[in-house]
Amino acid sequence: MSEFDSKRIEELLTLYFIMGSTNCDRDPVYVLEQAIEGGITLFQYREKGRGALEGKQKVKLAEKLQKICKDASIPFIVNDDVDLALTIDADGVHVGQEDECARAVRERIGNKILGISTHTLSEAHHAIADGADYLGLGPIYPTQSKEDTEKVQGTELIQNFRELNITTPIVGIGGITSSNANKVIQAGGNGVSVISAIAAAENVKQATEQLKKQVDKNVV
Ligand SMILES: Nc1nc(C(F)(F)F)ncc1COP(=O)(O)OP(=O)(O)O
Ligand SMILES: [Mg+2]
Repeated sequence: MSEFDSKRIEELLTLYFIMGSTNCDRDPVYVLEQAIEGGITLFQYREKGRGALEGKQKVKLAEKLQKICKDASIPFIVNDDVDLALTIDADGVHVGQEDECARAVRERIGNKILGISTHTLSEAHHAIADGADYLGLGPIYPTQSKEDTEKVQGTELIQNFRELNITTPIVGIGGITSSNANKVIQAGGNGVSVISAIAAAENVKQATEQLKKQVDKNVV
């Protein structure tokens, strides 16, 4: 498990922003700064998809975004790329079912934060056994931000996990906006994770504030 206890992880998951250079048509540095001003609680650097940065450019942007997060005391999570996370001493990593085996990742990262995407109860049990600090459940709603998504699950998935006594911190992901975010919390999610609802917003800070209002209204 990570250096953070479950309560702290639940708080960090409240409004979890995920972004890479391919998610925004503006400078990612500006978008992240505005999102932090708007009240995000956790950030994941996810450099994927057509035109994604690689090599030195990817490391450079990661370090720039990591510094912005550090200055704002927002933990910086790296998606998929465990080597990058270790090279820049990120606060954690997020891996899915198709990525490096979670048990091996936990070995490699020590007490950094480990997030794992899960879509079924058995995946959740394995993830917990492998040392997950939180579970990413989704896609809750249809999403444009990820091509190879699993079937849309709806908030019932979160509800089922809670009814089956999965108490691990859970964040919902996939197509979440300020109009449906509260349903994710009401179903038992500790927070919501978004890409385009913030990264593609006309006014990033305002969009973030609206999302945060929806989630704070429900966080028990
Ligand atoms: N990146 C993610 N972050 C979350 C989080 F919990 F953080 F909200 N949940 C789910 C995913 C999806 O992870 P994965 O299935 O590996 O796909 P990709 O690597 O393309 O993102
Ligand atoms: Mg992945």
